[in-house]
Amino acid sequence: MDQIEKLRTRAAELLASKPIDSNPEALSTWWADWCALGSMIPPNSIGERDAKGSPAPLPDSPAAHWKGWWSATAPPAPSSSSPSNSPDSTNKLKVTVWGGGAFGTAMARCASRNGHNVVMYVRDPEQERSINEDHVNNKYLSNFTLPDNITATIDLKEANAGSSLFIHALPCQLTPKWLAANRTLIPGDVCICSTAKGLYVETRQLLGDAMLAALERPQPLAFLSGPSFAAEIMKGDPSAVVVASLKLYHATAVQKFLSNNSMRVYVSQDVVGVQLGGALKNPLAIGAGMIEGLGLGINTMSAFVTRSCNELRQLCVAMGGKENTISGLSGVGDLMLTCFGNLSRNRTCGTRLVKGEKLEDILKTMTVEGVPTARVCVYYADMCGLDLPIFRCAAAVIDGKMSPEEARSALMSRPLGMEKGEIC
Ligand SMILES: NC(=O)c1ccc[n+]([C@@H]2O[C@H](COP(=O)([O-])OP(=O)(O)OC[C@H]3O[C@@H](n4cnc5c(N)ncnc54)[C@H](O)[C@@H]3O)[C@@H](O)[C@H]2O)c1
Ligand SMILES: O=P(O)(O)OC[C@H](O)CO
Repeated sequence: MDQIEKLRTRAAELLASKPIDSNPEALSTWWADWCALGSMIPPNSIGERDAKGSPAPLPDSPAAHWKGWWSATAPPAPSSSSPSNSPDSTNKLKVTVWGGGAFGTAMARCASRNGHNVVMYVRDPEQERSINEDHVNNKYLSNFTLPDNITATIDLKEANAGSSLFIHALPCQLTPKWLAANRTLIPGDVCICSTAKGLYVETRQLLGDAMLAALERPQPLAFLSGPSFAAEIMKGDPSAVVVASLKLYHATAVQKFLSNNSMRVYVSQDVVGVQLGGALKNPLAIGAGMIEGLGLGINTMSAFVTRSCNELRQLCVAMGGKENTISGLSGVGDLMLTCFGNLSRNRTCGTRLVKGEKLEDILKTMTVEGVPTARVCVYYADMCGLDLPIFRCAAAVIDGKMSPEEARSALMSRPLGMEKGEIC
């Protein structure tokens, strides 16, 4: 066993033996061991990458890729008070949100409810002024007043200075280039919690892999996903999401930043499954919108959603995610929200396509992550040797290679079989 392998084994043993939060003394000893282990990791052992530091465009197994990823950062220091599962209302920190769109605003509101000092990085000076002076985001969700502890800046350096958490709320496809252009303004030891739900079409990577390649260094990453319409978060309607990080303490930190009486954040270590659940539901929601646009009933929609879950599960497992994740919030939960909820832009896109609008015109009006993601889904299905007829039909209609009626007919005339789809 080489040195790195020994360190990984020791890390796994330590993670398995982490004491419960209510035992601060044992926890303190555990943190000391963990930090000592971190200092033994040689700097050149971070990640399994090529000479340029980039991961392969499509890792054979994303889970294996992620398991090989080590962040150089030490775990967060234990709190001096006894740690607890409830949000720590006495510990007010700076949280930076990248993106002044609907979800950036909702995430800012969420963190602000816990009293944190939230700074939104936005592009537009008028939007910056509006948030700082009128306490309203003039471009998105402008019917909601923002509290005083949310401010905005167009200066990314200022936005990031002294921040304890970066919440990334920019559309998926622009993210890697944006990160590459701004990497010197982003401290490498602060966790980036990505809320984007898409697969990166240019390299056909999971967004997390594309983010690390763009940053050209290790960086703690977490992924937030689940059924969460921005407008309902703004209202304070009870919602629940899941945050995944390879090292659980990053997800747990995000959980404490964002959880409150109107938001329950669950944690997970399935970074592949949580990313895939959030991304893959989007092309399926476009399909659900087509069903709505065709005027079909609830029988059709329920059958579609159920069979879509089956495909979601197959693709997630084939790509290295966990089956259980797809039964959860970033899977069935988000699929139900976006297939049945008319606030979904992906669903709306499907309905508008059926009504005869051009895709390029629809994309000028709103962010629809499912469009580029559909192409990557089909690529993954091909690479994994999976049939996945719903994903393929959705992608074909989105790309104008099939009409919605043809998709309906193709799906209904397939060979009959057993209900449970086989995994590989
Ligand atoms: N809206 C929701 O309910 C929701 C919920 C969960 C997750 N998400 C995910 O969050 C991500 C963002 O979605 P959204 O709803 O906020 O989209 P949006 O279209 O409302 O906002 C996108 C924002 O990104 C900004 N932007 C674009 N290019 C930029 C650049 N180069 N530099 C700086 N800012 C730039 C835009 O100005 C805009 O403010 C998506 O991946 C989406 O799937 C959205
Ligand atoms: O509006 P959509 O279709 O991008 O969906 C928003 C979120 O992903 C819902 O969880």
